[in-house]
Amino acid sequence: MALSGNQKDRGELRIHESMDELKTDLADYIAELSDASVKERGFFAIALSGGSLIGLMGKLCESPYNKTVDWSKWYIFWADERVVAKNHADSNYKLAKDGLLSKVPIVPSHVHSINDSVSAEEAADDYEFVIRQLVKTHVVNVSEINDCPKFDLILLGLGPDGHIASLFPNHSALDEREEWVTFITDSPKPPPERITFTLPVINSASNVAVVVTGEGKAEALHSAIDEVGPDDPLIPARMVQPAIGKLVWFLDKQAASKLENSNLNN
Ligand SMILES: O=C(O)[C@H](O)[C@@H](O)[C@H](O)[C@H](O)COP(=O)(O)O
Repeated sequence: MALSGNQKDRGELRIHESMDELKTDLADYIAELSDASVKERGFFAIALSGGSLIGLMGKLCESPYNKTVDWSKWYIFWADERVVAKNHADSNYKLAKDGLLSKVPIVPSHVHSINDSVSAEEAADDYEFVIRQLVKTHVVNVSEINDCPKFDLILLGLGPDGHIASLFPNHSALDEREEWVTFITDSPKPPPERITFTLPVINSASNVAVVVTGEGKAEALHSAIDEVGPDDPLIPARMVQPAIGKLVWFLDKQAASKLENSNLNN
């Protein structure tokens, strides 16, 4: 059984005993949100990230989810993407295609990957334009409190430096308030050129889930969740604060090992 609880203002923490338990809980969570969105709006607009996340979503390709999820209503986006060709080993699109999208009956025209034949700046502009069209046609919902898209679910990983999507510590992209999608050309994690959702978009989603495993993330997770002092660095993951939506952290025991409140009794 996973330990589950709420950490003041930092959302729901789900700490899992094993990787298998985490994967099942994550698949159940995504399948339930998909059902609820399809029932309510007729669409499920989900944004993926790169890294270990896709592997951890693997159970969705298996029974019962592969048969019970209404894949025809899924619209796929990326919270961040590396600006490389779609068939490049570094591409987040390729990672998701190989590990998930090719194994379930997603409608190809519902998969919104970036334009990989232009510069990072143009790719970010193009991607925002595509999302704007889909907001107009209600495939992507719109926030009640600003003009941002309101994705049904944004899935994020966490870097050991505290980055989420391609929003890295102390980077000016963290200050972007106007654009929905921005670009960077100096990512500290290779490859250097990336596009990324901005914080206003991430924080306008109906649901944000951050999936974090392994001891190497324990310190960053502590800074993202526990009370920090005024002199402690404000890492990007701590800026994930959905205005109205729900925030859930899917953790294993190793990632959660430095949390102050690992018994989750508050
Ligand atoms: O394109 C990327 O680099 C990813 O989107 C990135 O933000 C990732 O999610 C984190 O670095 C966590 O990656 P791991 O889960 O593999 O550690």
